[in-house]
Amino acid sequence: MAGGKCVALIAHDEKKDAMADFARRNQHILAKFRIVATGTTGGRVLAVCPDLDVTRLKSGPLGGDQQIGALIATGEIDVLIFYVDPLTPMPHDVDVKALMRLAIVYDIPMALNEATAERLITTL
Ligand SMILES: O=C(CO)COP(=O)(O)O
Repeated sequence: MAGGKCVALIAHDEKKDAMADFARRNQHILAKFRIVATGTTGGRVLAVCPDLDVTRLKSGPLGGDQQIGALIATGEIDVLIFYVDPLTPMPHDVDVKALMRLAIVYDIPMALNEATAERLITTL
């Protein structure tokens, strides 16, 4: 992937409205970075912020979380903002866990809820 810092954005279905709102409110900050996102999340972000540099990967259940994990392992992600839904069982729960694990292994700043995301984005 090309140079510049990269922010990964992911949101589970119940959190996608909140993620779209977060991106809209913070687009002046996000505009300074390349963004990678899982497929559906990226589509939602682009719908409200069409000028952002968003690369859409696979949808989460189809491998998107694993793709972002791989990008973390190769040093291409600087920040992970992941709006997790803790109340809905998901078929790709193991992928979600693996992604979080790699973010910890590589010590990537990682926000897993809105309160942390709002604070983390102000540090970028
Ligand atoms: O399921 C996801 C993360 O685990 C998100 O994937 P989508 O953005 O494609 O819905």
